[in-house]
Amino acid sequence: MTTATLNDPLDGLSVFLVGMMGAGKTTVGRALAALLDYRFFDTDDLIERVAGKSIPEIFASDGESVFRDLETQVLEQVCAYTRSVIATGGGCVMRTRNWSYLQQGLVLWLDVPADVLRLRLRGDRGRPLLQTPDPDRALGDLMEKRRSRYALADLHLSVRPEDSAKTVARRIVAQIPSTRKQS
Ligand SMILES: Nc1ncnc2c1ncn2[C@@H]1O[C@H](COP(=O)(O)OP(=O)(O)OP(=O)(O)O)[C@@H](O)[C@H]1O
Ligand SMILES: O=C(O)C1=C[C@@H](O)[C@@H](O)[C@H](O)C1
Ligand SMILES: [Mg+2]
Repeated sequence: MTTATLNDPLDGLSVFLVGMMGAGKTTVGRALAALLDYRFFDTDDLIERVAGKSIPEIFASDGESVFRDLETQVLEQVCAYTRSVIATGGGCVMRTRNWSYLQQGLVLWLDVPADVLRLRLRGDRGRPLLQTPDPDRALGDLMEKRRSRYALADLHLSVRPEDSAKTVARRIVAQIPSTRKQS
């Protein structure tokens, strides 16, 4: 048995967190990376660095399709890394090509009840798809369209409203042995 096998339940396999806006991919992802002693990447941050502007600015000046192309480009690059936790953007699951990159690692769906998401995102200005007269409805519509894609993940974690980000990260580590995906 190698040292990696002893210390790392994933034996180097990276983890991609998918799920709705506000599900905690960024927040839980950081906590999970710390627990696993993995690198942490956030595709939204990488997109902002590549573009040299914020996500709301990309949507406003270039449009969503340019944002989605950047997202695919960043996923293609980041999937080459092992021993990494990667927080993705909420919409990346909708492009079939992105799955060839996500499947380089363990894909984990953070499933958070809609009412919890709504509370977390109330008044948020950083998510362009929610800047509508009825953001709660926009969130519900997106969830409905995306649920079947999130369900393609290797691991489905139903997050309880009372779970802190650290608790969610610990629950993920506890569930890793139940997945048969190998590096
Ligand atoms: N388990 C949790 N308990 C309480 N608050 C949380 C939890 N996870 C995340 N949050 C809070 O919810 C908000 C959204 O979380 P976060 O930005 O991590 O979501 P995300 O899934 O990365 O969203 P996006 O797809 O838009 O990037 C933040 O204010 C964060 O602090
Ligand atoms: O759910 C989505 O489509 C998005 C989620 C965010 O992470 C960002 O990727 C962007 O705001 C789009
Ligand atoms: Mg995020």
